Amino acid sequence: MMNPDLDHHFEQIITGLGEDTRRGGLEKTPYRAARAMEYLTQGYHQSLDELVNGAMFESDNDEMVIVRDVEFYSLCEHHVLPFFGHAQVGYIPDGRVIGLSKIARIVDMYARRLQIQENLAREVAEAIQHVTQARGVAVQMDAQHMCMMMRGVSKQNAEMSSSVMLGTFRESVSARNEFLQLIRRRPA
Ligand SMILES: Nc1nc2c(ncn2[C@@H]2O[C@H](COP(=O)(O)OP(=O)(O)OP(=O)(O)O)[C@@H](O)[C@H]2O)c(=O)[nH]1
Ligand SMILES: [Zn+2]
Repeated sequence: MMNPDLDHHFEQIITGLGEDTRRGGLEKTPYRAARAMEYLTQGYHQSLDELVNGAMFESDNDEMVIVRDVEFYSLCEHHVLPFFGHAQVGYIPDGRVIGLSKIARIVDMYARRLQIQENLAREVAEAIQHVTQARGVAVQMDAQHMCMMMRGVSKQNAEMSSSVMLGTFRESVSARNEFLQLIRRRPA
């Protein structure tokens, strides 16, 4: 996964910004920055099958399962600046359930790419739908966008909310409301 070409590109970016990559503190920076960006975009090299690793379990439970407050860090595809926040994920199983940690891994896999929040939420929802064949999947994400905070309009407290409802959550108002109510309940 390590691409040494990236080091050279970062050297050019840093030089282009007016810095000197030969000075002490910056000597290893192109290398470090390249590895950091590779880490933050590792989702491009992951696959759903490998990640789920067969962790699907048969279950008669057809009640809503909710995983709350899965934190994520992503990069906006417009500015390559971070946006980060929390995902709330719910699904209604249909004969099988997915290993709990796999939901968080799926969130990470799509977050660690260049994204916009709406597409991130949709890709996570569709991936969970695909692997679980659930009756419905709901994903709600709240995030702060550095490109709005550190630059541009410079709004520090504007948080973006986006949600995607599939299957039962789309069709049934009561399922959707139950989800929205459950994700609002925060631990004391
Ligand atoms: N819908 C959506 N917009 C995003 C997301 N991340 C960044 N943006 C927005 O993408 C837009 C890009 O707008 P442009 O006008 O092309 O770029 P810009 O001149 O840098 O825009 P400003 O941020 O307004 O300075 C901005 O409004 C960003 O706030 C995201 O996840 N979802
Ligand atoms: Zn942006």
